[in-house]
Amino acid sequence: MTSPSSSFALKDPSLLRTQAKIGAQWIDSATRYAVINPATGIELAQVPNLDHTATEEAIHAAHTAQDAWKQRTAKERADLLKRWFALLIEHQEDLARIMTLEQGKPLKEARGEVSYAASFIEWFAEQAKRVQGEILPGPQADKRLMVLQQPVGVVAAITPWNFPAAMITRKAAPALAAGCTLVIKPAPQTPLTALALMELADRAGFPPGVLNVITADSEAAKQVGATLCASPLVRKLSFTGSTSVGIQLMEQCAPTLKKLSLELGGNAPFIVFDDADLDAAVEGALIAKYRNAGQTCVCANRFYIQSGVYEAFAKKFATAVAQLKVGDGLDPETDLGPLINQQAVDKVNDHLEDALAQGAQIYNTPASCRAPFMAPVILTEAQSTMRVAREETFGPLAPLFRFDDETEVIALANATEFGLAAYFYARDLSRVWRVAEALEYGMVGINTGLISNEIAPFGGIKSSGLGREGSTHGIDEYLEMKYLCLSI
Ligand SMILES: NC(=O)C1=CN([C@@H]2O[C@H](COP(=O)(O)OP(=O)(O)OC[C@H]3O[C@@H](n4cnc5c(N)ncnc54)[C@H](OP(=O)(O)O)[C@@H]3O)[C@@H](O)[C@H]2O)C=CC1
Ligand SMILES: O=C(O)CCCC(=O)O
Repeated sequence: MTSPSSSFALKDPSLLRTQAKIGAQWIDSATRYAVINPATGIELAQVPNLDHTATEEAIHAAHTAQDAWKQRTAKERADLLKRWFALLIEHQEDLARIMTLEQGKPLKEARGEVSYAASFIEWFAEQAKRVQGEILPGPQADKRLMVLQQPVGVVAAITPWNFPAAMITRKAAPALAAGCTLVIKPAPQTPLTALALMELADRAGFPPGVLNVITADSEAAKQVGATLCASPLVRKLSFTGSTSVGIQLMEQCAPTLKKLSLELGGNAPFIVFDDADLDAAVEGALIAKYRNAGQTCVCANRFYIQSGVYEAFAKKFATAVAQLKVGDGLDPETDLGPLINQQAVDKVNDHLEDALAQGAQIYNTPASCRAPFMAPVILTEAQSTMRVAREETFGPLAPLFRFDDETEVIALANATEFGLAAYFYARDLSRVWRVAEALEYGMVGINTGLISNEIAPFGGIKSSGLGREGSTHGIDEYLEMKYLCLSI
């Protein structure tokens, strides 16, 4: 019989950790749950199914480690982050394989995610040394006013399955740089990437307790989340996931009044104006729609195409989409892996059926696929009453809405509770400025379908969340200001 690690075919099999991490210990539990490869339905490994007690232990480990960690100089913290960054890059291929096996995304995308994840570690290693206080002019001659920036304390990070590495490092790297310790709860579907990152953090030399990981299945995850939110020792929660769970966690954090970063759902419009470069728009649409098989909070959800180019865009888009290959992410030819599970497939199918019942038409010829694989479907004549217009589909369904003028499309694009990402293609410079300013979104891609990087502030407004990740602002989410008033 083959061992779990041999079926992963890793260059360094010791990256496959199947225990959780609390303090210095890799820990087990009496109950474990299975991690499943969504492409095959085959069990990959089992990890501990931890509960309230283990979560409390992890919080205590992080709390115990907090003081010594914040006393380290910024340079010492930065040096450890740089070592962690180098180890991610060194083990990029193995990390990508683990990710593809448990998450499903194509290996080429998984490699890209590892380098994206690593970029946050490198960026915040640099930013650690640039946290600065202030000296203010005093109101009286004998007063000296200063502002210190101090770490907020123990951080809880609850991360989703769609970016198993990058959503951890986008939270952990700024927290560590600021001098915070963490308890991380990865998504139940993708713990192995998280644990491999912890193995590399150990190798980098992070002290025990600075990074802790609690694994739990979907049932236990609620208890783990509730414990993290209720603990007075946890001073900050950073969550990426759906708006409904974000609201629930915010409510659970209210009694202990925690600092919050919430990166929640989106409903991104992708607008193509008559004056757009259509080939570029199609290229951008492929990236904005099909990254991670459409399972990204910044994925284009609604395509608004101006009447003059509607047919031409649909035709070019369908031609490009026909080239996309759906399959197992380990196959180098694959462009779209499976969706994460049957519920995800059901949600996309519900949106499709609702749209068809309301008059939309399937424009392309989707290949037939066995769930959880899904072929891309392009819909024409989509209408704003359809669920695809109002809800995040999170899958490879692309509804094309028709519009006539700029004012109309801005109103349509903004007619949502969400405000994460928006995209538009246009050439007229005045229009570019008008539309960019009018879109009620935290991020706007102009003549591009890819906006994510470590340098830019990632985050949304309205029901898409609170706070920003990455960029020079990302570290502020893990710092508290302390004002000092000195009388001399
Ligand atoms: N913004 C984003 O990046 C994401 C958005 N979504 C959106 O959410 C929809 C549903 O996907 P789903 O995976 O269910 O997303 P959820 O928001 O439900 O879950 C995100 C993560 O939070 C965990 N979680 C859920 N409830 C709690 C809780 N009470 N305490 C602690 N952790 C909790 C989940 O674990 P568990 O699986 O055990 O519930 C998962 O790991 C998608 O179709 C998409 O629209 C989903 C993922 C990421
Ligand atoms: O919330 C998500 O879907 C993950 C972030 C995607 C990105 O960073 O581009």
